[in-house]
Amino acid sequence: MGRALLAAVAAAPAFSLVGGFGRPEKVVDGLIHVDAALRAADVVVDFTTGQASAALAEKCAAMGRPAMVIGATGFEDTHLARIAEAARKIAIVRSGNFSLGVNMLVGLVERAARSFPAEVWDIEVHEAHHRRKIDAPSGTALMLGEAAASGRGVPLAPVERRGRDGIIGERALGEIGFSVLRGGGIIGEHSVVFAADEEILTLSHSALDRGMFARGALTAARWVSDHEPGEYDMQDVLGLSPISR
Ligand SMILES: NC(=O)C1=CN([C@@H]2O[C@H](COP(=O)(O)OP(=O)(O)OC[C@H]3O[C@@H](n4cnc5c(N)ncnc54)[C@H](OP(=O)(O)O)[C@@H]3O)[C@@H](O)[C@H]2O)C=CC1
Ligand SMILES: O=C(O)C1=N[C@H](C(=O)O)C[C@H](O)C1
Repeated sequence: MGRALLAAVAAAPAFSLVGGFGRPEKVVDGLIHVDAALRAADVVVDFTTGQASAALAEKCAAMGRPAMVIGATGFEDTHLARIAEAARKIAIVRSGNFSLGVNMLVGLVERAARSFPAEVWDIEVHEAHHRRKIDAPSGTALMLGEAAASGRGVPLAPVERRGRDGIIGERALGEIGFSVLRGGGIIGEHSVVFAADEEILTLSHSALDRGMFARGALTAARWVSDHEPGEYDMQDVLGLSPISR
């Protein structure tokens, strides 16, 4: 994503790159120190890991700048709490997926889950990604699971089912299942399956180019640069209102 972002910034005259950085312990030609980059920037775009994003958000909050766009996935609850705290001081857009299509899909999934009774329709989320991805389920799959749970008017945690193996018994009524494939260079495939006894509805999205995520992150960067402190998502940036809101 770092390379995709560099290309997107180079192609967008409204932006100028003031610096890029990776791990502080790694010195690489062309990368500058994190503090210098943060002082010079209006917005920092972060595609690292949940742990690294939380630490960076705290650093920006302590400095009082810059605004943030967080695209990383694989968060623990403590990371999310630290980001929420940082968002009291700086504006942060965080999304597991910056594509327009996925953010549209979130609304469609919520709507279908709201309309289809849990007694009749089972919901399963499936995702497939490249072999280098380190977190599972993907941030997008979790967004879609949240949307399905929200449509059903329940929190996701008590109904989610992450993986199945062995003699596990019949499917529990109302559970939302997740399944994961890893292989090759798959950029990102997501499906939400609504399965009844007599019909199946599948809502799906395929990512064809990482540049699309980078351009979406720049849309978020422009939006967040003139917003008040707070935590926002791509639905806010795109003006898409999930039905439950
Ligand atoms: N929201 C969205 O639309 C999208 C989100 N993503 C998410 O973005 C993240 C990155 O994906 P991708 O670019 O494919 O992954 P990569 O592993 O290629 O890139 C992650 C980068 O973050 C660096 N990094 C890791 N830890 C730290 C740290 N503590 N401080 C500074 N830098 C650090 C890594 O450095 P090193 O190589 O030294 O480990 C690496 O350069 C993932 O969480 C992925 O799920 C990806 C695509 C779209
Ligand atoms: O790691 C990736 O590559 C991707 N990660 C994001 C996720 O976890 O949902 C978004 C996209 O699917 C690509």
